[in-house]
Amino acid sequence: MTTPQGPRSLPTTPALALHGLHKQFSSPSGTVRAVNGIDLTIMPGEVVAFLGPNGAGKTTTIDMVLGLSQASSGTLEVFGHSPADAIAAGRVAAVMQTGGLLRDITVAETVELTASLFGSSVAAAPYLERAGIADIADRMVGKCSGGQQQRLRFAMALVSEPDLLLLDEPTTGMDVEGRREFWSAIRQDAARGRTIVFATHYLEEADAYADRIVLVSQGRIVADGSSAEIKNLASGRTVTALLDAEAEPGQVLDAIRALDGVDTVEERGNRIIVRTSDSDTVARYLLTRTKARDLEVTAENLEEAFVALTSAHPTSATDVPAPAAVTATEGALR
Ligand SMILES: Nc1ncnc2c1ncn2[C@@H]1O[C@H](COP(=O)(O)OP(=O)(O)OP(=O)(O)O)[C@@H](O)[C@H]1O
Repeated sequence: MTTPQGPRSLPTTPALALHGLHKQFSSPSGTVRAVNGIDLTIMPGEVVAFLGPNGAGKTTTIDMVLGLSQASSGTLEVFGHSPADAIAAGRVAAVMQTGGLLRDITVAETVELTASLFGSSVAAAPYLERAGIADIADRMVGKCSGGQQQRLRFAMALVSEPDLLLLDEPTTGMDVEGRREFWSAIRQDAARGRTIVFATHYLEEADAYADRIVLVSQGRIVADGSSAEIKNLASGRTVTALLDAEAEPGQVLDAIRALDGVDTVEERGNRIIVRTSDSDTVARYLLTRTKARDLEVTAENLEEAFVALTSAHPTSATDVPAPAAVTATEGALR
């Protein structure tokens, strides 16, 4: 495509580029490999969930992206710059789980104070509107619910109009309604093209709000793809169909077993149940080569995929059993 200014090109500098990233901690009981060789490229405009069990290395990775801690080895670039430079340029902001709020000022004053830290005086209203909390502008922060405080942190993060927004388990402790409202505000904002990376324990949040899920376990990436791809990776799909009563089930079953990607074939009366990594091929075979009917294809849910992929991973990422989680989120709010 060309414009009066010349050819328009898609952005080629990644929002985040992590190569061979490692982070080790010394603890009284030995070395903890919190991040153990992460390679990851996230392009501008992507909404990515960093999903993993406790101690997977999500917070440690986010802390390095925010320049709060240094990698033990490997490289990390944010829009082609060091984290410190990207943050100084106001291109990165974060919504963390805790910290960063003063209880005795109002919601609007909090946003105005944040703006003053950036050397500007802005009206709070547009940011409160975008975070969905314009109606509580005059409320004392200490009187706000946990969900409202998280949306306030989101409004504060918006003040620098960052190109990359990082959220570390932003909805921990919120009720279902609070989580829904929080994500609705984030999602609307993402539609403007902002890059969003969030860490979460909630599988349904990753499933519902991310375009891409990076599944981490033991400091490594164990899967990376869309929610549908992750589900398929872990367990494939199940194809079931009713065979024609006059068909020769033995022959059909043997032919299906020979198809690429088929794991198991079960027979229950006239119904066959095929577990496969390539459901298209099985479905095509059944519908074009047999008189099978009532065909259904189902994917495992993300929770099953999560358990399968994270428990299948070897435990060699740590030299010792991981100590209780230590996070560095306090005070990280910008
Ligand atoms: N400062 C530290 N000193 C020692 N070990 C640490 C430190 N920070 C993190 N760890 C360990 O590194 C591993 C990864 O922790 P991290 O907080 O990054 O995981 P996480 O995926 O964010 O987990 P959670 O979901 O529980 O917050 C854990 O075993 C944790 O105990």
